[in-house]
Amino acid sequence: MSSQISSASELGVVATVRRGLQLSPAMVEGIRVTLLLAAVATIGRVVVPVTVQQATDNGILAAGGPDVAHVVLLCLIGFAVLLVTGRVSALVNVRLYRTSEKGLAQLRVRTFRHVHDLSTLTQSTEKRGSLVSRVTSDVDTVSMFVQRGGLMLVLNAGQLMLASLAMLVYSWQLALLVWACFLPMIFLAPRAQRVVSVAYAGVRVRVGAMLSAISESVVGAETIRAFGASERTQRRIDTAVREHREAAVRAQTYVALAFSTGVVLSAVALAAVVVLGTYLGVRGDISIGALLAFLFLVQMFTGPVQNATEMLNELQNAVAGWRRVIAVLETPVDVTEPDEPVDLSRAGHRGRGGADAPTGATAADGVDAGRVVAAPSDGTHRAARVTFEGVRYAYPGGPEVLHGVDLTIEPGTQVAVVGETGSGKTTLAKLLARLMDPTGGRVLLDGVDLRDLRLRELRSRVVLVPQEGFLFDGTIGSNIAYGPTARSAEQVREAVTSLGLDGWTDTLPAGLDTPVGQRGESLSAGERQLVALARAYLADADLLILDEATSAVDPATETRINRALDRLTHGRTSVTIAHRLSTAEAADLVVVVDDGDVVETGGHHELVGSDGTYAHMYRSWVAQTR
Ligand SMILES: Nc1ncnc2c1ncn2[C@@H]1O[C@H](COP(=O)(O)OP(=O)(O)OP(=O)(O)O)[C@@H](O)[C@H]1O
Repeated sequence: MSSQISSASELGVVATVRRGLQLSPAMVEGIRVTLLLAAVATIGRVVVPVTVQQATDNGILAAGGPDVAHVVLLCLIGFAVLLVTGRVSALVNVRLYRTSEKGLAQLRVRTFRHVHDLSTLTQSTEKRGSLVSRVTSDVDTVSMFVQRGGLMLVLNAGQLMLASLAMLVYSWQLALLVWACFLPMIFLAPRAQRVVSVAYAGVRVRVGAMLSAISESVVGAETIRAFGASERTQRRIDTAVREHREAAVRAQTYVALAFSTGVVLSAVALAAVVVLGTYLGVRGDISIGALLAFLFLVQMFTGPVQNATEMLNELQNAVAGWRRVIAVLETPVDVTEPDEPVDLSRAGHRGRGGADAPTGATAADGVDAGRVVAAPSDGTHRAARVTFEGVRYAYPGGPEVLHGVDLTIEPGTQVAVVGETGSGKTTLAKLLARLMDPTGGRVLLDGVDLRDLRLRELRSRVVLVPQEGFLFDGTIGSNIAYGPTARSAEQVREAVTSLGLDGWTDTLPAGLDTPVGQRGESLSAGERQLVALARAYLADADLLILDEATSAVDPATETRINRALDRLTHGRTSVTIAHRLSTAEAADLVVVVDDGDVVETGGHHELVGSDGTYAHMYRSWVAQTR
């Protein structure tokens, strides 16, 4: 099972670009036409040297004296060609921008979706800011290259070839001279490319680390202030910013060195052409017009070579970004859809009124039979049966934390899971909600392995209410309504009333329209729990997994929470990770977890009487609280 997103894929430059383009095919849509237009634009540029040569040799220096009309005609033709070239270049630009934006949007959406598909386990091991940077700034580096570097690459490659060809036509000796000047580049370029590549990979990692440090300090601002850790946090951010700056400066320095090498070689080539060209001219091997044209062609040739360093810069940055994005996309989703899903709904289990629910069927009935399973019918229609069969679990790279849990929970049972901190209660709950899969054994819902259920169906049947449910910036009503489908104001009000929360919402200034603030900060911890419970009520699950909140709330809110919980769990199976033994006291079944094993199960009174782990826990709790 995969767990961690590697920092970057190991692909080479060409393979990275190829894979990157495969992942966002819109980026190369219509590329043939764009390349054709780019070729036209490049050919148009040769018109300047050719016009200069023609105007000089056959106009100004014409055998019979200067031919002004010929010069004017050539200028007009040249002007017209340049106009067309300009228009075509603009068109190439527009096309590249359009396709690259489309392709990048595709890449962003794809990466974002994949991040969401990765299990919470994977997400928690990856620093959030770093993940955000992969979807945003890493994709942006790709964008800069595709829009600017990519355009330059296309145009410059064409220009380089054309200039080389034209130089050969005018003077093969001078053409050889120019190429000889740039020979060292051919040997130096791959080495420079490697050095710059490593430097830019470092920059991308630093960007992720910097965003991670900043986002963590923004999210955890309250804790930082409460513990007086502002200075320490600031130092951490300062370090991240400094390391990013140093990495960026290092990478840019390499690029600047490469760029200045290109400039020096261009100057040397131009000077060499002037000297050898004059010598050839004096010998009559080249006309003045051709020499002038050649000097223009040298500029046309050296321009792309110099630009190559800039392209190298952007290409490396983009490849580093692409690699990090690809690494996200190549991280396998560990909680996957089943190949052959078992269809519980076809057996009529979702008929909540009970009319279409099968009667007399048991969970075991349907495990085979054409992968259609009949749900248990015990008269409640809402409750699910849960079975843990030899469930083992080890977090990636860590020791086993559940060592073969066997447990059956009958439909409609209110279960309290108790145990010391770190004993494995939350792990058990996460496996039951299929936020991750067991490393051994299986978890069954109405006799069906959770891995055989469609995720959509599983999520609609099993709902986990975490200790601190996330509230979105909006109103109480909109947060209650949060779910896979749109819920009407009527449904929200019905949920509130059914859970007996209307007494609370009616006292609020704007009722259900009261804003909750960022992450629900305008509400008290207890009120946030009430919203979470109403949300869970609308989710209408068959199995509720509740991670009991540990935060203390005022007695009135506690009464409301308990009443809402009673109503919410009524007629359903519920599994509560109980932090208060009063919850266990009220449960039908108490499950005691100790160091990854279920050591006791039974009713509260039964377990208290048996003098085991639970009895000890209970006695020490009573001594402390009563
Ligand atoms: N994401 C994780 N990666 C690695 N180990 C983990 C992870 N989450 C929990 N563990 C380890 O698994 C063991 C069981 O943890 P778990 O959270 O299930 O215990 P718990 O009984 O719910 O504790 P608590 O009452 O404190 O919430 C612990 O040793 C814990 O350190």
